[in-house]
Amino acid sequence: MTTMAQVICGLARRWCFGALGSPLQVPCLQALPLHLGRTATRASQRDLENAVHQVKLWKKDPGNEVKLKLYALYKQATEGPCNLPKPDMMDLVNKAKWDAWSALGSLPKETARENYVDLVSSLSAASEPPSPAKPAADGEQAGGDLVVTSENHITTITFNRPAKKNAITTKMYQDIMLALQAASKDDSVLTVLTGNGEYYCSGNDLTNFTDIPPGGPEEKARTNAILLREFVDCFIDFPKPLVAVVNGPAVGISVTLLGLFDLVYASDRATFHTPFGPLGLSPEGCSSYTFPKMMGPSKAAEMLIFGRKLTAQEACAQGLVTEVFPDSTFQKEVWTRLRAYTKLPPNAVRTSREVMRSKGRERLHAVNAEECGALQQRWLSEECTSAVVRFLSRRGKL
Ligand SMILES: CCCCCCCCCC/C=C/CC(=O)SCCNC(=O)CCNC(=O)[C@H](O)C(C)(C)COP(=O)(O)OP(=O)(O)OC[C@H]1O[C@@H](n2cnc3c(N)ncnc32)[C@H](O)[C@@H]1OP(=O)(O)O
Repeated sequence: MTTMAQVICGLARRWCFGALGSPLQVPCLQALPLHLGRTATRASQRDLENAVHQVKLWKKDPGNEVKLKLYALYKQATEGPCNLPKPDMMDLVNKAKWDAWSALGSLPKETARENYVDLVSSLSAASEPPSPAKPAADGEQAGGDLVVTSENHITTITFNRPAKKNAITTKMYQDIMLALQAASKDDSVLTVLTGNGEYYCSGNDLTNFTDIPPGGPEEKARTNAILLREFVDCFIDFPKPLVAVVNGPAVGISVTLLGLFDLVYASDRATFHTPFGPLGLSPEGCSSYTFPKMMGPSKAAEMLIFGRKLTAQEACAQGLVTEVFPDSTFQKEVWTRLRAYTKLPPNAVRTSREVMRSKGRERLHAVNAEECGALQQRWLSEECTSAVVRFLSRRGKL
């Protein structure tokens, strides 16, 4: 039987090899290490050794948080659950290692091995971006589908694809990660996401599903799950207040991520729509946890399972939006407010933000991992591939 996944794979191959006569490049996939091509769903001992070797070749220090994650997963994968006595409180390094390992609880060795290999893969892929976005220097603008500016202690990341309602391409995901990385280190107090034109963002660009690598849809789904997890992790771990300036309708992942923002200011033209049901998808961006927490389980179910679209006022009543402004004065009022916030003592702002986020961080990472695992399966389902084919064929893209 031919599945829709095979149909879409076939179509994608036609496009890829079509007009140009050679395969179009998918840089983030090409940067992936060889072991991603393994066919087994479980990582083998050999995969683990390869991953360990790969870590040794990294030129850039991945930072303490990642190193702790890797340490913990490696210990769990090779020795099982931590049964060492807890180090002294003042023995900071060993205590941090012990904490990280113990936090894995009774995670099976095989899962830890798999997670280790996946983490190394995703970090290796991200460390070799095809064309790095320009970090935002003061007042500088990087053109293209994503514009990053930094002014008056506010770094602003703007979706800039108005003709496509600001749908997010694979490159935009990567550039957003780079922009967040840069913003976490620059002198800004606030980081803002907003959209150019009529829409805030129409979510994932549905053509992202069509450039199938040689390993087929399974490899694509697996790679996307790793990259999506890493993308959402960047929002979970971002150290400064994140503000969404929602200038118009928001769809899909641009809505779900809002649960990880500190402030969401919306124009009264904005709407909030997560059409996962019709698309054969399941929630991402930690919304399966943040939405029920903020609006209660049944309102969250209406949005995330049944795809009910909320107006800005409704979203505000549910706690997803902080405040709604008339569209005519939206930009002026919001930016005046944000500029006033940047005058607050930056270290206090950062500390308050950290103590608010730290309590839920581990939980958010676990939710993110679970959501990406579920989506990996969904992307391969006939329900999802049919929905994508429907969208693309209605717009004459097939
Ligand atoms: C680090 C790398 C990570 C990689 C990870 C990849 C995988 C991540 C997946 C994350 C999961 C996310 C879930 C979602 O976001 S689900 C939501 C997906 N979005 C949608 O379903 C919206 C689809 N679009 C629409 O329904 C409509 O276009 C609209 C937004 C309601 C607007 O309708 P309207 O009639 O006003 O306008 P048009 O339809 O004519 O649109 C104008 C042009 O824009 C194109 N368009 C719009 N949205 C998208 C989209 N999401 N993807 C691709 N293209 C889009 C549309 O085709 C028109 O183009 P055209 O002019 O060339 O025809």
